[in-house]
Amino acid sequence: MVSKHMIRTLMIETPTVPGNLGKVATAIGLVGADIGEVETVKVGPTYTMRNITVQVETEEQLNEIITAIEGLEEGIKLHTVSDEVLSAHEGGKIAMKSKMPIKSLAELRRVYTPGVADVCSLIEREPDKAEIYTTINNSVAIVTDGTAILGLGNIGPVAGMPVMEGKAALFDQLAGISGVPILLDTTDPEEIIRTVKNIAPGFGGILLEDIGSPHCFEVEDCLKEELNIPVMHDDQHGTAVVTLAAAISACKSAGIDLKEAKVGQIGLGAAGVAICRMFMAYGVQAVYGTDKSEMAMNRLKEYGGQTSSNIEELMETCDIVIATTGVPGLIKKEFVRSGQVILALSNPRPEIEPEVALEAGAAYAADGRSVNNVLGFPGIFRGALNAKSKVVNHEMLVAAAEAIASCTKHGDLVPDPLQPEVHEKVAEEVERVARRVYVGV
Ligand SMILES: NC(=O)c1ccc[n+]([C@@H]2O[C@H](COP(=O)([O-])OP(=O)(O)OC[C@H]3O[C@@H](n4cnc5c(N)ncnc54)[C@H](O)[C@@H]3O)[C@@H](O)[C@H]2O)c1
Ligand SMILES: O=C(O)C[C@H](O)C(=O)O
Ligand SMILES: [Mg+2]
Repeated sequence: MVSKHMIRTLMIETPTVPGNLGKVATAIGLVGADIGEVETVKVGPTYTMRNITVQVETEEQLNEIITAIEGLEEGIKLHTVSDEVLSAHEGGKIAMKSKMPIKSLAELRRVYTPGVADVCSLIEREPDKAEIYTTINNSVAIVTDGTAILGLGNIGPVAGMPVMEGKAALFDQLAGISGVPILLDTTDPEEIIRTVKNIAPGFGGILLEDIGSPHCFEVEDCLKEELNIPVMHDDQHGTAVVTLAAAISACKSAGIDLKEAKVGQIGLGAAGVAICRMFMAYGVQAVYGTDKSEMAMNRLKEYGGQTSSNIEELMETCDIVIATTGVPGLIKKEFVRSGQVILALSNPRPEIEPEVALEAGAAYAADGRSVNNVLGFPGIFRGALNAKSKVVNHEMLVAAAEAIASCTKHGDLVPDPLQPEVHEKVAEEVERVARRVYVGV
């Protein structure tokens, strides 16, 4: 089975005769598509109108469904086919809103000029007061140069904006943080660093997102060094946190010691190198990486990692295999060994579908939709901001991974990302560790 990432909604009328909905469902199923939600829109005297959401792999498969439904006689009619994903993006997904009503001149003078001048002067005299009287401390810049948008590659920052808006929406809903997308019209590391440093006064933290390797390493290292607010490249450390959490949970369910397991990483870009570093620092003895780029392999060696010469060798020898190459279908079914844990994390399509890996004998398998850094970044920043931490460090990341694992049900690899308690737990643990290390509480 392959992942079906095209989602369309079909409005279908069926005469109110038992079995008609079943005929529609069978027609969709026979084409190999999945049915999502079924919503009854209208019940007429002799007919029912429903919106049926289908998940398909290609345009051709969608056309096959349309032909199959149009071929059903007995008064079954397909009225419209709509793209709800596209509709959900109309006008964008986020907005900057005022928290204050400004309905009278008195309110205007309080919120804006002349009243605001006193607040400005206060902050000028006592800069720490900005924490109380501005939104700076609860705002995080989501910065991209568009060079590694999901697994779509270097498609530019504007094409990457829907991802950045998505991250901002998640920051708001899962952690109460104002995420502000910042699109950079440069891919030059020095210019990125300079620009981020220049905008940093307006933010309590910086989330670097979908900045490609190798320049992402230099950009992050330098910003961490030079800024005194938390900086984290999500594709590196957010991903490493969630991957470690999934591995902890898989090993717990399988009754094996993660530190004794052999871990293999395919793809040593931003995500892959950070995952290797995280597992090594966590105490896993045998971490192997492979990449088609010699430079990427050398980078892992510089960090103290070991390399495998190719994917086949790595699959042959490792108990836990993680892939972040951006290449769908890269892991062949025949490479999978019985009892392996396979985390094929590339979005929007994985290196191997979890169902295929499980059929081939894997004990646990997941893709990048479930093992996703959405489980990490909101709570990590909430915790760091609450603790007034100046950094996001390894101890805080491990605390986040362990928090996610502690919220995972036995037999699952990760929890439901929409469960508020998961993000609360991550934030709590990150804050606790940040305070212990930096504030001495
Ligand atoms: N699930 C998640 O939360 C999550 C988070 C971050 C990234 N990702 C996914 O991981 C993928 C990579 O992201 P990234 O930011 O690390 O990108 P990147 O460009 O920094 O790294 C990709 C690496 O894969 C290597 N590679 C490509 N094809 C290969 C092949 N055939 N064999 C071996 N190596 C190969 C490249 O040389 C490169 O080093 C993307 O698809 C992204 O969606 C998922
Ligand atoms: O945004 C995601 O879905 C995860 C991740 O940041 C990615 O780049 O794939
Ligand atoms: Mg990303």
